[in-house]
Amino acid sequence: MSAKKSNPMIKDSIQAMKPKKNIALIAHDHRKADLLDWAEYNREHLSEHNLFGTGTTGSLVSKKLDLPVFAFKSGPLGGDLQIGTAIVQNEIDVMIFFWDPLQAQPHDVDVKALQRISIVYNIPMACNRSSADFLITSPLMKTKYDRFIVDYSQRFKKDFDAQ
Ligand SMILES: O=C(CO)COP(=O)(O)O
Repeated sequence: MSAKKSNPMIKDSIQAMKPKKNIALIAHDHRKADLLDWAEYNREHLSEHNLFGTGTTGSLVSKKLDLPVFAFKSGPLGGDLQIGTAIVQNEIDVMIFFWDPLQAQPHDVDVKALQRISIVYNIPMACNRSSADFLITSPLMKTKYDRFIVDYSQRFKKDFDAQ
């Protein structure tokens, strides 16, 4: 299954996502209660996948759901960057990130880097509860899916050639 429109001008690459997904769960402090409540409600769906998280979120979700969650470092200590790296290395398929719309974070640049890299690698991402509900219940969560990644090198080349 894939959502690719064929355009011979674009040389994309494909990342094959397995039926069992690697899901990253992240929440800023004021959004943690919401994420934990959402995770509890969707425990059955989440239990079918491999779970990852930033330090505090990951351990809270693990405790609440009684499921294994691989916890990276805490967000302010580099956890967002570790998850960004995992996305680049094709080790994370899906991201649920309840970020705080009302408060700047000391590590805002890391948060922005993670959000940016998720777009670059075309990761399905939900940042609020209704989007997370739609995402976790999608039939694509249970099937193979070919995720297309735009080949941005063509654009770099054009920018460079124009100089
Ligand atoms: O700050 C975060 C994401 O930017 C979340 O980190 P924690 O899960 O360690 O609180």
